[in-house]
Amino acid sequence: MTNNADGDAIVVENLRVVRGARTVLPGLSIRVPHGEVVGLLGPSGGGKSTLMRAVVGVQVVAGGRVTVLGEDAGSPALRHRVGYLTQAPSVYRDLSVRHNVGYFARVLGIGGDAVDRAIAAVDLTDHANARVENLSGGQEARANLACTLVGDPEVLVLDEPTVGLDPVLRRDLWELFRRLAAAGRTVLVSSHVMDEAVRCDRLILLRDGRVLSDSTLPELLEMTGAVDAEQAFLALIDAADAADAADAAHPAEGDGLGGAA
Ligand SMILES: Nc1ncnc2c1ncn2[C@@H]1O[C@H](COP(=O)(O)OP(=O)(O)OP(=O)(O)O)[C@@H](O)[C@H]1O
Repeated sequence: MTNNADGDAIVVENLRVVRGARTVLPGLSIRVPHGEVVGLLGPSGGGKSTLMRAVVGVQVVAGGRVTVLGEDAGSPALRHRVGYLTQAPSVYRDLSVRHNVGYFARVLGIGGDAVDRAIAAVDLTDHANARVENLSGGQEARANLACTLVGDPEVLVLDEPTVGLDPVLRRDLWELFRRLAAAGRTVLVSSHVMDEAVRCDRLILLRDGRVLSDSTLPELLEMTGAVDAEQAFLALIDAADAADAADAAHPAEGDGLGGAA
């Protein structure tokens, strides 16, 4: 079900975030359509995690506005409707997978077979009673994801959910994200792995806190003449570098890409 007039599940307008002495996001605007898998890609330090933190309402922001499902990010009304997977695992390693997922279910007031369904969704049923400390790294990552899924949130914000996973597990998780979107969930997912771009409905390429492009993969390839997402992204970075260099050489001639404080 669409929750705001234009069908965007997440709307970020002119978001400005300062962390320490650094302006991480100088004034970023994006929209994430309802029911799509949107990939957030870009080099390390570009601001992907910071943007995701703002979307789930745990980031102090210096300006702009972020709304999710028509509500201000982080508002209590969104608590059960937005799931957030952080990069660092947030499971208790001395508890079993089932106890961990059950704990999150209880916090959300969820009963029934939700715990078993979340564990099955990440293919950990055979390890449901194993303590997390006895799992492999990939299994631990999936246990963490099961905790995020257990409330069946309408919006999922997943910070590098496939990092460190083998190709088969990565494929399986992307199929899960696609199924979630097909069921009307919205998935904002970050990745360093450019070949995962083909799995996304839209791609947002972020670098130095700025959106280099926001398009479908076919649009991106057509725009850049590249054969794949990685080549396209590198072409966009080169173009942005050239624009920055031109701005620096001629500071009085317009603000180009370099105008943010
Ligand atoms: N706690 C913090 N205090 C100050 N600066 C921070 C903090 N966390 C991150 N930053 C800075 O914010 C910028 C963006 O970091 P962020 O983690 O959002 O990038 P990212 O694109 O998610 O990177 P990665 O792909 O490596 O996770 C970086 O320059 C980083 O140094």
